[in-house]
Order: sequence, then C-alpha cells, then structure tokens
Amino acid sequence: MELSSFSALSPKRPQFWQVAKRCCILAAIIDVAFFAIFMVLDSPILAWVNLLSIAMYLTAYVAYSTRKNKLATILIWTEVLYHSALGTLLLGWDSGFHYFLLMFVPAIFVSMSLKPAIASLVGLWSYYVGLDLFGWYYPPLQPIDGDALVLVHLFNLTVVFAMFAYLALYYLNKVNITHDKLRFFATTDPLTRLRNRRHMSELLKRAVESYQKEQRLVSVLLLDLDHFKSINDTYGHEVGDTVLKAAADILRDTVRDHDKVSRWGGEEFLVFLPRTNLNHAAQVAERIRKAIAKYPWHTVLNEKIRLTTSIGVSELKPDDSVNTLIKRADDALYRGKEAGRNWVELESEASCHRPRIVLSSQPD
Ligand SMILES: Nc1nc2c(ncn2[C@@H]2O[C@H](COP(=O)(O)OP(=O)(O)OP(=O)(O)O)[C@@H](O)[C@H]2O)c(=O)[nH]1
Repeated sequence: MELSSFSALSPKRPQFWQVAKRCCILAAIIDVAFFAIFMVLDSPILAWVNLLSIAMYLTAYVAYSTRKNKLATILIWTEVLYHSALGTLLLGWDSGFHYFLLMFVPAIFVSMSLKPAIASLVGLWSYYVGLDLFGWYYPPLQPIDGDALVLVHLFNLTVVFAMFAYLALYYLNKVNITHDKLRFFATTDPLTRLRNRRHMSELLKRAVESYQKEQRLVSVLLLDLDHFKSINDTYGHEVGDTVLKAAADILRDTVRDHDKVSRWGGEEFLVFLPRTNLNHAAQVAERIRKAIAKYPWHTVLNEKIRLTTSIGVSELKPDDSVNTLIKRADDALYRGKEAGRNWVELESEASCHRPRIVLSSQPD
C-alpha cells in the first residue's frame, strides 16, 4: 500500500504530476512487497487485497499519463482509505496501517481551498478516530503473531517516513525554486535582464554604509542614450526595446565582473563600480562611450544609424548619501548633454573639490 495522494496540489504544474506518477509506481512496488509479506504470514485476504491496490495504482499512473488527474486522485484516495481500514481491522491498531492516513493532512491543505479542506480534515479525523476506537473495543479480526506484527508495523512506519521525507524534499525544492524566481523578478529589469533600480538602490545603500565604516572606494556612472526618443519615433517602440537590450549587453561586456550594471530608468543606466576612484571610473566610462559609439547598430536595426551615450561620473565622499552621490553624477550627465552629447563628464569641481575633467566630446 502506498500514498501518493498529493494529487491536485498544483494542477497546472507538470512537475507535480511527474511526482504523483512516481509515487504511483513506488506505491505499486510497495504493494508487491506487502503481497509477499502477507502470503508468508498466511494472511490471504490482505495479500490479495494488495493485488487490487497494485491494479489501482497502475491505473492511476495511466490516468496521470493521459491527464485524467481527477480519476487518478480518486483512485489513490480510495486505495489509501480502504487499505488502511482493512489493515487496521484485520491486524489491529498496532499494525500501523493508520499512519498512511496522516499523509493526507498536508495534502488536504495544499490541494484545497480552506472550507473544503476543513471539511475533509474533519472527515479524515472521524475516519481515523473511528478506526482507533474500533481497536479499543474490538480485537483484530485476523490477528497475526507478535513478531510478524512488529515486522508489519516497522515496515509501515518506514514506508510512511520515507514518503514524508520524499514529499518534504519535493516541497522544499519547489519553495526554493519559487523563492529564486520571486527574487529574480523583484530584482531584475524584465527587458534588459539587468538589475532594476530598486535592487541597485539597495546595493548602493550598502556600499555607502560600508564606505562609512571602511572608507572603501566606490564610483558610479550614470548613462543616458542620446536622442533615444528619435529612435522610437523613427523605427518604433519595438526597435527601441531592441536597442536598449543591445546597449545593456554592451554595458555588461564592457565592465569588470564585480562591477554592477542596472537599468535606472527608461534609457538610463547606472553602473556601480566598487573599489574604483573617480579617475578610473572615468576611464571605464570612456570605454563604454566608445563601445556604444562604435557598435554596429545597423546589425540590430537594419538601418545605418548612429547611437551615442552621455555619461556622468561621481565618486563616493565621506558625507555622501546615495542621493547626493547620484545627484552629482546626474548633474554631470546633464552638463555632458549640454556640451553636445557623446560625452563623459566628471562630477563638478564645486561638489567634489577636484578639477573638472572632460574626457571626450568627439564623435567616433
Ligand atoms: N522603446 C523603449 N523606449 C523607452 C523605454 N523607456 C523609455 N523610453 C523612451 O525613451 C525616450 C527618452 O526620451 P528623452 O527623455 O526625451 O531623451 P532622449 O530622446 O534620449 O534625448 P536626450 O536624453 O536629451 O539625448 C522616450 O521617448 C521614452 O518613451 C522602453 O522601455 N522602451
């Protein structure tokens, strides 16, 4: 006998049905073992009942394979209910057949909405208590000797433990996968697959905190594609999206592994450069500016267009917050746009007490 009743848990998920099918096969194998055990113990009713159980599990397996999930579920529930009752009535409570019923408890709550789940739970509890009470007041109908009873009891316990462990691992795996997916969607921009603004803000917040403790160098680049609106207007929004994706790839490929790139807004990107001072950040920015200007955009757009970017650069200072750090990069970016675009501009002298360095302004 076996229980793979974790049936309608997630009806639309093929992965779950694979598990259910596997449980049917396991259950059928366990029932073969039961058949042998009860033949040896000279308990023919229970032995032959197992043949019926094997047939039910194999039918359930075929039903799952042909997407008749409801039929499979009914078969499994029926098998577990009658088999646990029969084992308990014939061999007694100590045979441990009732443990299989307990496996329905989590299944009920995972597979049903609250009201039917509570009703099913009450029904299951009544069934379980009914068997228990029977054991209190009536002797087993077809008892087996003490050693044989211990053997059956231990076998049932072991199977139930193994099944619980298997299903617990399945659910753990599911929870982990779901957690990873949620994390991915919460932190990633769906178009470019770069970090989203919220995630980048968190990284920057942590960087500011650690800077204040350990004085670590941090710089940021704020990039904005030049005249991007005209690409949308001329070629359409879809082409605009393709350009954004390609620009994201260029950024990813141009920075070091430990640098972090994010989509900050529409056609704006923010790159976080740990352990980097302003001058080195300016060199990274220049590399990016050149890479975007030189990129063969005609391969993406089928049109001979020119695309450039302007970049503002700032470095974290002792009294900085995330906002002030980005504000200086934003101001620099604005000046870069004013200066004619395709431009790398460092944070201003007034705010950072360094000479202003304009790295580039020439078209490539
Ligand atoms: N295709 C596409 N376009 C976007 C997306 N997000 C923002 N945009 C567009 O980006 C354009 C930004 O235009 P502007 O802010 O005027 O800037 P610009 O045309 O790049 O000009 P400058 O920044 O001054 O060089 C707007 O047309 C937005 O609709 C997006 O996800 N996909």
